[in-house]
Amino acid sequence: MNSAIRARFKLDYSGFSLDVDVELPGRGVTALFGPSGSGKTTLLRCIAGLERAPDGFLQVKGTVWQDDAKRIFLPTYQRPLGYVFQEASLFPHLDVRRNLEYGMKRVPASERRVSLEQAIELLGIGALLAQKPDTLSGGERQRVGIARALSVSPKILLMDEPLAALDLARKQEILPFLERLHDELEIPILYVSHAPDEVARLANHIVVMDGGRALANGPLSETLARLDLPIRLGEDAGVVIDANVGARDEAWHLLRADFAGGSLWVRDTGGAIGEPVRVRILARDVSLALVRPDHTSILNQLPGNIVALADDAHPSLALVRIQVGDTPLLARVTKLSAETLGLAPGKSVWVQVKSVALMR
Ligand SMILES: Nc1ncnc2c1ncn2[C@@H]1O[C@H](COP(=O)(O)OP(=O)(O)OP(=O)(O)O)[C@@H](O)[C@H]1O
Repeated sequence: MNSAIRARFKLDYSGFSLDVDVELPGRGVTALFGPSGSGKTTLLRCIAGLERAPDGFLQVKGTVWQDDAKRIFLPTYQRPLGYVFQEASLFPHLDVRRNLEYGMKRVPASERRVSLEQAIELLGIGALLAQKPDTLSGGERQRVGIARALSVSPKILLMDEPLAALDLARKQEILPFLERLHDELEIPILYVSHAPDEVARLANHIVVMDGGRALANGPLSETLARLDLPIRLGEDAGVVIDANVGARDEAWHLLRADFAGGSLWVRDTGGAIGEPVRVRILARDVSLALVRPDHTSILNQLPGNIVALADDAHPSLALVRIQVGDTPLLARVTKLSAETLGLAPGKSVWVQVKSVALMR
């Protein structure tokens, strides 16, 4: 796949080794997700050429950036990439516009694919151009940092926990800009995050890292629904479903989100009919019944089939994977209930969804 990213790195530090061989999509947001010390930043640094893995191989959208077998290793400054860290490192003596122009000037005019105006507009920083970095809020500074990373017209954008240093309000302020980035630019983003809610909101693809290895590498919805991964998300276990607005119930302020195999009613936050929406359903908000529940306040009830059961983090609990049409869901139930109801692969159940979060 010429448009994709292929990364193969082995690196040994005392007490830690990175050993990955992954093919990643050449568009959209790929989350690098995993516990602290699992090697997410090291992988990103290898891709940036900041760390040199011997015998490494890296191809980004048809161009080889590293192939040690052929003695190819582009130094970082020759790699068309943008790197966004937890805290934006802007030049303190330059105003916002000059900070952006600095990046822009590194790229010959013929290779510019992101204009200054486009970066400014995408990150909503038009009003900040004359300000110096120390007069910006944390969220504003990070938006400028992202715009600067874009100003080099990167072929790939590497983001290492770009929101981790921000409080919830500032995170909420930046997330819509990040969504626009991947909706409007053809630049693949590798996004390191610890935060399942960020991953659920932004990613299309996920690499689950543990102990320097990529345990899983696949489309987000499919991978989140896997029961065989040793990394469990605990309270955050659940699925993400990409749906479309199918109908609106104005009287009750509800939207119907239609997905492959079913539909869910969610709060109406204003999407137009046909527009894509993403919903997240946590396993703890899903319960199962053998017959269609009656006299219940739960609006969303879907018929499905059990695919598999697995132990959950606590010995009293099980995670159940249910197929609803073409879409997998996860439910967390007690093992006692699973036993009492005779839950087993192949069994038909009614899935009750107590709460659906509209991610975008
Ligand atoms: N230059 C280095 N020399 C020796 N060990 C290193 C070096 N860089 C990273 N490590 C080790 O490699 C391991 C992986 O670190 P890395 O920063 O990639 O993890 P991470 O998944 O990004 O973690 P976090 O989420 O905490 O940022 C850690 O145990 C770290 O101590």
